[in-house]
Amino acid sequence: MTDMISLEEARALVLAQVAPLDSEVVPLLEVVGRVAAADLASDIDIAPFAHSAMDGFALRAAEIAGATEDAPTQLKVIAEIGAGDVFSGAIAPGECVRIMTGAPLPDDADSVVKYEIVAVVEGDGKPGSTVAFAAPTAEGSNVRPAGEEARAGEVVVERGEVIGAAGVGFLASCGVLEVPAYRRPRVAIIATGSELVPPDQVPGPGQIRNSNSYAMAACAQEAGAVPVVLPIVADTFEALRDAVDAASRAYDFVVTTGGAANGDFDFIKPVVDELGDLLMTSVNMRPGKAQTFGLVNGTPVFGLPGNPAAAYCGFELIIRAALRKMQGFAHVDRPTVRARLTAPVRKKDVRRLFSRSTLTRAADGAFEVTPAKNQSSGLFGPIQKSNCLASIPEGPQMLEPGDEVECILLDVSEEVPL
Ligand SMILES: Nc1nc2c(c(=O)[nH]1)N[C@H]1C(S)=C(S)[C@@H](COP(=O)(O)OP(=O)(O)OC[C@H]3O[C@@H](n4cnc5c(N)ncnc54)[C@H](O)[C@@H]3O)O[C@H]1N2
Ligand code: MOO
Repeated sequence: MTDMISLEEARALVLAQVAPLDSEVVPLLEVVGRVAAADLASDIDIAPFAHSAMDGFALRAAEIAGATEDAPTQLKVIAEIGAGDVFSGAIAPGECVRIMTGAPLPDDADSVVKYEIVAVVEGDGKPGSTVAFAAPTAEGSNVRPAGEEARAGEVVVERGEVIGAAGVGFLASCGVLEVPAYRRPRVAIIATGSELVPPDQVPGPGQIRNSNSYAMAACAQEAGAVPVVLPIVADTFEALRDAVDAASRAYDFVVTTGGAANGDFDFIKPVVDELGDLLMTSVNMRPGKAQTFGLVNGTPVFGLPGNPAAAYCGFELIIRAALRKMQGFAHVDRPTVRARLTAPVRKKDVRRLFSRSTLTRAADGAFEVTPAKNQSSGLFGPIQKSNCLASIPEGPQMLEPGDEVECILLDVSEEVPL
């Protein structure tokens, strides 16, 4: 396939060539944000024992079933237990146990009444005191039962679940300290261009700093992948061929920038074609028409355009989805919202425009979207100031303020359905 295809076709084509990677065992403290590659079970009941949810008095609810404000029921406090203590004695009729939050419920108690509604009749409320209850309580009140969250052996996190911070805590309580998670793809980033110098150099005549490799590495990182920035490659077929061939053997995914169009020094298409299978050469979008994709040595190779905004949009709209799929994420579509334009958009180009834009809330609560003034394909700055890509449909468009467009949210996870 070497014709211009739609973004949807391009995404489908690339996604069809990638699958979740193998899994690796990740220490619990490093697993947040990763996808579980196996069902994970608890080794104990969670909670391990029935315990008090309040500081108060543990008793049998039946003891105070007849309590009223006018005729409170008095009980003797026979012991005090805090979290970590275990009371293994008996509670006789007319008795209760002073209990702290988290302490195991005594075998003879079935409920807990919190301090605030218990009157101390004699003593200080500690063992030896007498306390009075002015109302009944339900059996099980203020008790967190054993196994409330999970039973020993029960699956607590399923394969495919994204492990969040709470999940890390849950797994800690379940004794799961090493978590099988889908591996993060190692992504080789190769900038091509004889004009490029590393950013720590001041460019000479005709030269520019290689900013794409840095942005693409950051995009890969944001997608959960592990970027490796390889040396800049000069604009020759042989240099790019050798670099892509080597990278495709050593990494899970190869991203190049530049040399993706039809200029005299644009070599990614012939390189992929010679080394492997060339599957895509251009996408009906702006910025980012010149996008090459294929397989080399079985590894996905994606040739992004050199123009910084074009490279960014290609990564965000296509590569990111592939890298997430490789990590086992089930959702690969960024959330979108419809928003009213605050300014006119005039477009002659037939390609779908992804306008670097800022989404805000209007006074009436509706979303509004303001396109960045400079939509040049050559600039990162307007994207840095934006938070969405407003999708302006294919074909010439004369959109007015108030017209609604679809906006792809850049800072919101694919896991959030909007
Ligand atoms: N005759 C035509 N010329 C161009 C077309 C076209 O349809 N017909 N399309 C234009 C569009 S749109 C784009 S996008 C670019 C894509 O071309 P390349 O992928 O071959 O990009 P380069 O020519 O290598 O570079 C374009 C531009 O970006 C700068 N660049 C490249 N690499 C980096 C980097 N690592 N960091 C920062 N900037 C980079 C480069 O210096 C150029 O200014 O083609 C248009 N031409
Ligand atoms: O790919 Mo170019 O705009 O489409 O920058």
